[in-house]
Amino acid sequence: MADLPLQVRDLVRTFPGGAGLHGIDLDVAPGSVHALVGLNGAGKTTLMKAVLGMLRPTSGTVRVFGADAAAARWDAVGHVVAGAATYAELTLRSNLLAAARWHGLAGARAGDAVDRLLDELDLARYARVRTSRLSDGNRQRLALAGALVHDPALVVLDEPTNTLDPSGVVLLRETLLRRVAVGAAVLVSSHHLDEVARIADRITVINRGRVVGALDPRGLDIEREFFAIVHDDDQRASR
Ligand SMILES: Nc1ncnc2c1ncn2[C@@H]1O[C@H](COP(=O)(O)OP(=O)(O)OP(=O)(O)O)[C@@H](O)[C@H]1O
Repeated sequence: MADLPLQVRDLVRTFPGGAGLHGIDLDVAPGSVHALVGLNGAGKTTLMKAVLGMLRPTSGTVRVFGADAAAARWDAVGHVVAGAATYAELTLRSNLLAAARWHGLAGARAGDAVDRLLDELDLARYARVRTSRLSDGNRQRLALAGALVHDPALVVLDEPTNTLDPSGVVLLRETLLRRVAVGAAVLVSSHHLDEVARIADRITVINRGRVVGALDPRGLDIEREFFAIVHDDDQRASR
């Protein structure tokens, strides 16, 4: 059987004071969206950083296409976690070209990929604008474009819609679903349960650094279900 794009087993990462991750198991299959939801401080960003090799696990394993962080095919991964790495003085297009080259695209392939992403995320009109002058939402669109420009097989996005306007939310949804339809795997976190339910195949609830339940994306009242799961877990913890 082919290696999963992402497999996390018994992942522990503790911070002084006891916060962090306390034994997370998680899979992301090809051609699917796996969403993480949880309250502020639940551990979503920490999990994504550990998945991407930005944080060393205290124990447990992360496998990206079957390999650990040292050997993983990072050129097949695109991410926006903990802010975008952009050059403030470069234009939006130059930044996107830099992201394409950094991900291994060269020459005309890089230029074509950049133009496609400018179109997909409706950024062409800002292509010549210096990045320091972009609005927060357009800077986020640039970050997302940079994460997707090389058509990664695994996409990891931490709260990607936070600064997006409604049209950005729709464009991101469409571009992710197009990629998923041709086999990409997506791990995404969000506080917007309705939005998550529109794109996710699986929704995992994280609380206090643990997986505490799952939501059915087709469920009728996933908000109520979410709060019930979190409340039950908090009750258990306080006993
Ligand atoms: N470098 C650090 N040192 C100490 N504690 C940390 C550190 N990074 C995160 N934490 C703690 O780990 C817990 C999980 O934080 P994390 O940022 O992963 O949560 P989150 O689910 O992404 O929250 P949010 O929805 O607010 O973005 C929190 O209690 C946080 O304070």
